[in-house]
Amino acid sequence: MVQISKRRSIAALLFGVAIPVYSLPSIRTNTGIRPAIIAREEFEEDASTAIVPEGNFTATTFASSSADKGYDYVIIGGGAAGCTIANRLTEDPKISVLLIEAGPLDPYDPIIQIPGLADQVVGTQYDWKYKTVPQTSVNNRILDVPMGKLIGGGTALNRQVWQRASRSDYDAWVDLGNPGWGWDDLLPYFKKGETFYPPSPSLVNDWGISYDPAVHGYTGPMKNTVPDYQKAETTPWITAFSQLNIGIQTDQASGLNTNLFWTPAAIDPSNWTRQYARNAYYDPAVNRPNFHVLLNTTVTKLITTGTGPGIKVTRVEFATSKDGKRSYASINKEAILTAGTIATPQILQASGVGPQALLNSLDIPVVANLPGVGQNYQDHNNILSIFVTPGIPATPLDPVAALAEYNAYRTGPFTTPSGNLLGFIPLVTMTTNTTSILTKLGQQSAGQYLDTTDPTVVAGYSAQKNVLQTRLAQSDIAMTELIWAAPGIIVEANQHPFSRGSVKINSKSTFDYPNIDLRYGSNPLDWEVIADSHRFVRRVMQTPEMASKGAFEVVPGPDVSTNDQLTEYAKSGVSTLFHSSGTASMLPLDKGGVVDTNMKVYGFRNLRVCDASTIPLIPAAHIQATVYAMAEKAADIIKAAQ
Ligand SMILES: Cc1cc2nc3c(=O)[nH]c(=O)nc-3n(C[C@H](O)[C@H](O)[C@H](O)COP(=O)(O)OP(=O)(O)OC[C@H]3O[C@@H](n4cnc5c(N)ncnc54)[C@H](O)[C@@H]3O)c2cc1C
Repeated sequence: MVQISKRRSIAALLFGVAIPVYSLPSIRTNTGIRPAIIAREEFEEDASTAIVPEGNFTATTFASSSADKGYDYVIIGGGAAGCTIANRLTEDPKISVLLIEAGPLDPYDPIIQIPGLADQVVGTQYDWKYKTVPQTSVNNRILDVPMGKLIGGGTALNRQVWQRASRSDYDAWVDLGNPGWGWDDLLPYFKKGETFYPPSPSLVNDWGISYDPAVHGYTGPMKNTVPDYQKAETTPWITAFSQLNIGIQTDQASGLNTNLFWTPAAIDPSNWTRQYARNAYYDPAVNRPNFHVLLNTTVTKLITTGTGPGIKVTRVEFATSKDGKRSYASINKEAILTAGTIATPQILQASGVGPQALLNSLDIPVVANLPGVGQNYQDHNNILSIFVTPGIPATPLDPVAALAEYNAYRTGPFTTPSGNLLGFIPLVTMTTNTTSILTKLGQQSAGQYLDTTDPTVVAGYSAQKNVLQTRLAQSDIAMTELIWAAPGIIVEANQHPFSRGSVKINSKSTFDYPNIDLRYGSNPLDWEVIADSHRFVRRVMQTPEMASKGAFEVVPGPDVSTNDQLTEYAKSGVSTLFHSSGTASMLPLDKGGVVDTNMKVYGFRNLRVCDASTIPLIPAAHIQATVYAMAEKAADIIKAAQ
């Protein structure tokens, strides 16, 4: 079924120039040994011969054929979680699965495959291109919220950072009433989902990169490693931190995701291409006869019968256009919603599952009054600061030459999506104001800044505040992420925001975008944290190392110094770091939860949600590895429940 056509070279596609394809000079195995040269395949594939399963239907052929004999599981959304669960369930040939994905299957598009082009995918046809409603808390700005719309979802758009949060981040989920979802419970699934390739000898020699072999997996679908290509300009940043007595962790995957550390990228080191849910989980499963897929097909509604606590989803409704014919897939066992942090609450609400008042306002019959659907929206947001650093020359990048080198040898700057050295700084390291900030958090009434007055959601937020008050006072959990994006250009990202946003439908149609309200800084304490985070950056940039490089601040500039001034600066530029979470949280029902610890939606017999929307409290990490691990665990739960 798989047919690869040699259509165009990458360079021809991108720059209209032909660059010959040679062979890989080397690949790395997970033992770190570099074996013999192997030929490489072109990864381009003609869209007309793309990998599709035997049972791949268009919505039209599906509706007009006898295809719908009913599926054991209908999975809605083919992103990180959806592809993972589809793969694991169809391992059992007796289980039939239909996956419905609103977007296409990409034809191994080079902008997705080549790590060095990772930032090019946002804004293309693979992006939903969501926008927020005007954000009152940030000067009425309308913010972009990119999300993947293709098989692979956000994992096809992302910057490939492959990272776990700290033990404390996941143990906080247990504190909130989710036994079975702490660090020790998730670690086997982090391992199950990955094949980790240790750093090459040159990385060990040149950069001293270390790792803990015991915390990694070596046989799972998602390949990851630290790319060989690293830039000299990273060194002063490391030295500056060492002058503040902040060192480099042995391995960020060990449950201590703080200070500086080297983080792998989701990348296949045999050919230095992106690893995403499509090639890691979807492709290996795609030819199983028990796996059917609908592409370019939008789920519009869950058709249900009965009342709580025994509500049953009988069919899933879908269409290819807003006014197009509706078609249906019947469910023998369960519907599994994996449409991501925006579309999951949207589909639930459009199906009558959500806050009663919202559903009433749109004349949607209430199937289940679940006030938490669409609430508890959390995201890492970031600001940028710029320092001039005359003594740290930026490594020049010639994109045409870099692409040619990549295409010919799979070496050079395009083998890596971004830098791999990250700073995750605990609150207690970042500021002397920890006690003041956490005391103020404790003094706030829980409902004060929320987008709802529902007592269960308020109670859930109150519980989160309590957990954060305790855990953020420790040094084993991060508060701010600092990325040295280029010499002197620093991304500063709040990892534990106190603000909570929402997703609310404004029409009955899932083809219309919902109201997305990130509400960054709606809890003003977040601005204090951001201000102190920037003050910490100033400390780094004032170390003897940075002074010796002539570093001085230009944006926002040294005159921007009070909390009010720094807040105004942050409001003018804050944007997403792409980690939307929490809108269908795994929490107890009386804490505004939407799913229980088996990922079952409250009130339903056969509806589960598992994706970033079920994250109850956003962890301090880029979240894809967490979503994959949650989906691996959910798949086991679903299989065991059969
Ligand atoms: C630009 C960007 C950069 C990022 N960078 C990183 C990074 O470097 N490292 C990291 O760890 N994380 C990163 N992330 C986050 C990570 O990719 C996401 O958290 C992850 O993909 C979420 O997985 P998910 O399964 O919840 O949803 P998704 O992966 O978003 O999948 C949801 C799927 O559901 C489909 N869908 C939606 N609505 C419907 C519908 N009505 N019918 C049918 N299908 C539907 C969507 O098209 C999509 O394919 C980034 C994300 C983005 C967008």
